[in-house]
Amino acid sequence: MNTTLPPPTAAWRWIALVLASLAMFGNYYAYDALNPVVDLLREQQGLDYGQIGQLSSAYNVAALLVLLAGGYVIDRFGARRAIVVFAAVCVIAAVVTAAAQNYSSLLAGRFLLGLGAEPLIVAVTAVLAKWFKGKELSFAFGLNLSISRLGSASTDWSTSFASPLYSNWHDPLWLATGVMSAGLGAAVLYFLMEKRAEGRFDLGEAVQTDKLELKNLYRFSASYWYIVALCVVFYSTVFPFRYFAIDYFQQAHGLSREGAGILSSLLPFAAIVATPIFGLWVDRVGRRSLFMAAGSLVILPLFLAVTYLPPGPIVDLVVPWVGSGEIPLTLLLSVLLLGGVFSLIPAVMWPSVAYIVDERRLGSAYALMTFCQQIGWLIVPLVIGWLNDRYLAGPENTAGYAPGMWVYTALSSLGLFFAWKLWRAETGPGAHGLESIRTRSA
Ligand SMILES: NCCCC[C@H](N)C(=O)NCC(=O)O
Repeated sequence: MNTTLPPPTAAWRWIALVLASLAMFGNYYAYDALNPVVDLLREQQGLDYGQIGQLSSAYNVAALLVLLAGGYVIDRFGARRAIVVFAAVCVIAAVVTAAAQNYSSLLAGRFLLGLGAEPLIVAVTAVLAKWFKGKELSFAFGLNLSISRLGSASTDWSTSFASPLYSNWHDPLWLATGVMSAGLGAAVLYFLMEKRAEGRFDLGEAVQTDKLELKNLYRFSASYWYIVALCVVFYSTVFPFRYFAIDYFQQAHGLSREGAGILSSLLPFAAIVATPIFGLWVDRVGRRSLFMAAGSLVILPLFLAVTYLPPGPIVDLVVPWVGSGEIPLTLLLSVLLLGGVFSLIPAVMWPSVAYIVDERRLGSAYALMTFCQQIGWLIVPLVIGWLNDRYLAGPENTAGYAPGMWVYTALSSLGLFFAWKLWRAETGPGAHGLESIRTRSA
């Protein structure tokens, strides 16, 4: 560390945040780009739901492999090089997916994306920690996640603003390649700006990235494992639901692609708005495990509501500068509530780990949590795809989608169970303060 240099100015810190977040925007856009073309992959490429599920899981298989080594690679070569390398892998993955002529190439593209996208998230986290440690770190993380989720929402909105591309499944994926290439451009700009900053500012010691250390796992407390279990079931419900959602809204509820895209976008969009608000609220009042239990309770009936409740009146939902879609009120309310939970649980769950785990082991605690998350998120799309095929789900047999919805409901019940166990642990002897610690005055 060169102590004769001044710390970076706010302008440099925010430019670093914007560039790193643009790389994440591309990352999330490219990941979600498959969601609006599920129906086209089935019709034009002849894939069944089982194969669609496997395309999702290929990403997680790669992520599991690379998460074991990613942290070490980033520490060895530095986060600024890692951002460029992993963003470049994402661009290659996007090209392979968009150009694919058969199922194996699609699988290869999604596998490659897992190799690039998940360690890119780890590298961006390390970059933010480097620039914002001791400053507005939580706010910077929150803003970064919001810009990433805007990438997810933009993919859904592309069904409206880029509707002519959806005559075939390749063109929307080429658009995703373009967006990810812009993300790579932002990563390169970040690399150059950090190089320039090096001689002018004291950027501190290199920050150690989150690494999976398999030794001493037994030393984590029961509360930590309840949070990990909740994380696994929560993300293995929400991410696979999102993956199949646009096709599901089209086939089971007769929505147009544009309407289905706008409806699906409400999930990440609600999270952009509400996640920071929930974060601030919980900092004021504590009660973290109660909030997680409340979120798990709210999510529980939603999948059955969209399956069995009558559609209700049709609402014409307009998203300025994007487009509009006609959406049944029951679906709209259910997805908005799901969006609320998608904001609440991540806003409370990830920071809660820091109260439970010793600071020196926080990196491995997060790495282990992400690793377990990938396992659940790998399995569920395979199950949903298999069930949709097994029960011949389609517009002529909308009841065929119901078994998948019961799987999401069963997972949500498990989530409620783990959140309740956590709440019990945190309101008894040996609690870690999840219920009581307030970091802002009420
Ligand atoms: N394209 C979304 C993948 C995000 C995976 C990442 N490991 C994660 O869980 N991020 C937290 C989140 O809530 O998005």
